Amino acid sequence: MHTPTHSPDGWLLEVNNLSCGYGGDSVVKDVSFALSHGDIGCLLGPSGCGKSTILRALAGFLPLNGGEISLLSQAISLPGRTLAPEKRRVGMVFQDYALFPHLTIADNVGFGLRDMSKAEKHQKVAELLEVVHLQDLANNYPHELSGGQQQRVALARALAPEPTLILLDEPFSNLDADLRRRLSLDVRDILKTLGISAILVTHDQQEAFAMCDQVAVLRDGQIQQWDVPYNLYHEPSNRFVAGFVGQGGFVPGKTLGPDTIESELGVIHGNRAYNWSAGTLVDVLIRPDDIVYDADSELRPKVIEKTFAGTSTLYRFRCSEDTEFEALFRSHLDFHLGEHVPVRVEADHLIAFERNV
Ligand SMILES: Nc1ncnc2c1ncn2[C@@H]1O[C@H](COP(=O)(O)OP(=O)(O)OP(=O)(O)O)[C@@H](O)[C@H]1O
Repeated sequence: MHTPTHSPDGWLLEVNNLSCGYGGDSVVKDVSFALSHGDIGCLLGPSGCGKSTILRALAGFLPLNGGEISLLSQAISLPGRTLAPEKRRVGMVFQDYALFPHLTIADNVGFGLRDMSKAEKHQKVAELLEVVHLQDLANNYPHELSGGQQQRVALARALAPEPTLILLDEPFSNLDADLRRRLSLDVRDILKTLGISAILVTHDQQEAFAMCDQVAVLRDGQIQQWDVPYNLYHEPSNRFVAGFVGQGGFVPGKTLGPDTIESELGVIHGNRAYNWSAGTLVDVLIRPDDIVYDADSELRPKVIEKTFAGTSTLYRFRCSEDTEFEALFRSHLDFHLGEHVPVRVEADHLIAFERNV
């Protein structure tokens, strides 16, 4: 499952049929994915799905029960053989920054630099502090920095030994939403500028989408889909991915033809053909951006919830007990609870799953 196709330059990281866990049990089962040089990958999924466990196996902290991890075509983990963490050229950035409180920022960044003259080390640290925009704080101590600044120090420290791969374990989760968004873009820029590949662990889908080239959606220790963010959103491979990624929900429908579904929202035409016979009962994925306001529409569902969010408002509409859906409108379209609003479906990407399957 998810066996990667081969990259022309060879993969930077290959994970094949990885199984690992604790006390002999595998909480991660048969996981396969591959990352190209310079790409940022993400492990995304709900709490307890095994994201950190995979990261620990990549770092060399956890032996494998099955499968193989290769970095630059060299096997670094196999059952019974785990290359030590310090020998695999993999850097880590943790959620809690893990900086040394008694060392200056410059000394924190230079901590892992061995076999270098004092002058070389000074030069390397200065370069890295510039990359993370902290050159003016070289002589400060961690407690004098904000959370976002501390996390950039942690990144510079992980980058210092020039690792092949950086592992980022929920690196922004201690920061407020705005800083999180800015820092995730900053970190992406830094990694892209340096051409360093990374794997990010997060349960925040927006962060995954903003920062990563490829994303694995995990559930119960298994990859549900490994894909680019656009496809995860518009072409989810199963009901779990469809529900986990992005907003929206399902409305019941019945197929009229391969690309046409009838529902209480009317007849929906899509851009893809399913090979179900006419009359198959399905659930259709409706995203808030699939619904548009149309004064001429005969479909007039009732507003049952309204969440104002500044430039836009998220409405929850009800046609019947079985058919509820959400719509995102620019906030100048202002409707009140209980109002019947004319809308229609405008979904380019028709995603449906057979009912009870
Ligand atoms: N040291 C451990 N010993 C035994 N079981 C563990 C250990 N660490 C994690 N687990 C179990 O392994 C499963 C996967 O945990 P993991 O930490 O990988 O999940 P996660 O997706 O990173 O979750 P979160 O987002 O909450 O950090 C969970 O059921 C967890 O209870």
